[in-house]
Amino acid sequence: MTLLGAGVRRNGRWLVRGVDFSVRRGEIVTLIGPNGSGKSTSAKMAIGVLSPDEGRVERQPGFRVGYVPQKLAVDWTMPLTVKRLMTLTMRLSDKEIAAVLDSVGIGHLAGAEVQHLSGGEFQRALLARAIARKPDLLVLDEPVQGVDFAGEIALYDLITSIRNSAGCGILLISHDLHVVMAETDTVICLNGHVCCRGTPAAVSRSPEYMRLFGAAAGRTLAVYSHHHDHTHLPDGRVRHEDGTITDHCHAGDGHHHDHVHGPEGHGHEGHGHEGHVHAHGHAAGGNHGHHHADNGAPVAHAPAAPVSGRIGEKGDV
Ligand SMILES: Nc1ncnc2c1ncn2[C@@H]1O[C@H](COP(=O)(O)OP(=O)(O)OP(=O)(O)O)[C@@H](O)[C@H]1O
Repeated sequence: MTLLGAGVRRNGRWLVRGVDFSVRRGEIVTLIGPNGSGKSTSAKMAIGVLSPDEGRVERQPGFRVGYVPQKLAVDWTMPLTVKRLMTLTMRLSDKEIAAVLDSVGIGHLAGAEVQHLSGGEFQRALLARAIARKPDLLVLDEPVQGVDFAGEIALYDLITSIRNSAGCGILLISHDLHVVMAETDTVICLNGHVCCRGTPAAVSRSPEYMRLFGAAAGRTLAVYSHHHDHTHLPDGRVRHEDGTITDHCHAGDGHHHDHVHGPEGHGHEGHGHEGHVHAHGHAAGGNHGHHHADNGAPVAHAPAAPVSGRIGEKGDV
């Protein structure tokens, strides 16, 4: 699955623009970015529920998607068992249901009512529903919501084992700007456009992190941090690191790693989190620079000028 310069426009405003990335078989890609930065919108283009208004999405014929949405439109006043949840939108035999629930560690909860599940059990039930479709691409919109820290680690472990056993591509949306799975191959930071991308930091090597959360957390989670040197205010103006506010980005913004490209510097209409930057490939590749995040992770920065080219390679799902 590959997004090429994909953008969605609503009510005269680009929600996201110039989004380029691909997810290959067995690859874990994590989208991060502030609220409203277009993570869900980009994921919806990837799975085909939203069509791009510009650019395109390429998928192989017969491509199947499993999707765990951020919110589920279910009437929670109605009693609903886990087993019934599994068959709301797909036909599965009892044996298939038992097998897929077992595979996510909740085989014993088939008869339980969904509204009584813990946060972690509920996420597992949703995961089971998504993987029952035998997807080529599994898209998980905030898989650890409502889950405590130990539960997060267990869920990330489960996601990794699904990737390893099913071999599907996995697109994760992390609404926590700073934490991504260590197994993530590529982190894509959105801010209305691709801000930057790269491998997650090796937090497992950070003694502070280990001390804080324990060695198990260090093996599973990584802090991917980078620094935005200016912020786009809701009224379209720009607040810089030194606290000054200007109508536009400074000339030269966008040529170092810790930066969010804005619309003003690139001649796009509108205000806020609009912008249009293409970035290609993994950390070290492509036409753009190769920098390091605060914690030493390689980060490829989106180039200031749009570049074109094909991302998709053999092995895409
Ligand atoms: N159908 C729509 N019509 C108009 N605006 C929309 C529509 N869907 C989303 N938006 C807007 O598009 C922007 C991006 O939304 P999106 O849900 O993709 O962000 P997100 O990065 O997933 O955010 P969050 O972390 O808050 O979930 C937001 O400003 C949102 O209000």
